[in-house]
Amino acid sequence: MSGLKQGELQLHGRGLRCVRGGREVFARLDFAAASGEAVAVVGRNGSGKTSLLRLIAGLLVPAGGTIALEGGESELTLAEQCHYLGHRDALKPALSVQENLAFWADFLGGERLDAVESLATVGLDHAAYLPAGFLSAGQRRRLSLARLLTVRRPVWLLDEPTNALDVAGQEMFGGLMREHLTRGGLIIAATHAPLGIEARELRIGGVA
Ligand SMILES: Nc1ncnc2c1ncn2[C@@H]1O[C@H](COP(=O)(O)OP(=O)(O)OP(=O)(O)O)[C@@H](O)[C@H]1O
Repeated sequence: MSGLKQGELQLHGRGLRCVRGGREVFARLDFAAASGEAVAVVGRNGSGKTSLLRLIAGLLVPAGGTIALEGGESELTLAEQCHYLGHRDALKPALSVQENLAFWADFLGGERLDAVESLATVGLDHAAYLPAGFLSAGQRRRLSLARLLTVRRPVWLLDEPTNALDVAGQEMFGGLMREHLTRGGLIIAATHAPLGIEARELRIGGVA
């Protein structure tokens, strides 16, 4: 018995060990996050923040330990319930803003929300037909954030999500994160900057 309420999620990692290029990055790492919670993963450069997000997203295999999501959709894997937003925006420069979003919606599958509405929310509705290659760094980040809205997934794994966002963009993103948490989602974000919402700190590798 997990003791979770209906619709409640609990993500946890226990005794995680990460090895990259034959070198141990971290070991004996524990973490937990439940519905409505945000965790800010902090630590010096190279301490393994991105690696931890990639382990949770199923993009890397742990050298030890376990990661599990309790209370999610039983027929879906953890990876299928995660959005992983890397620090480099994964966009196709020759496709328009709207086509990039449609590509991601097709690729990720599941219930799809209105792309026009998602673009308006992140302030990119005026650029829907512009090739993504023409976007500024902050606009590229905003387009990546629109992906979080177009396909709903409960676990957001965000790598330096506020990079390149202006003050208004950071406020908009703070609102999106708060709404996601209110809906019962959870967030794990690797960050060197304040996340802009209340978050529990998970420090990797000692003081930066
Ligand atoms: N593909 C790879 N092959 C080998 N080693 C790697 C690879 N990717 C990352 N590493 C190493 O793993 C370690 C952790 O990297 P990671 O990107 O997870 O750190 P980080 O805490 O996110 O760093 P930063 O704050 O600089 O973004 C670093 O020493 C890095 O060089």
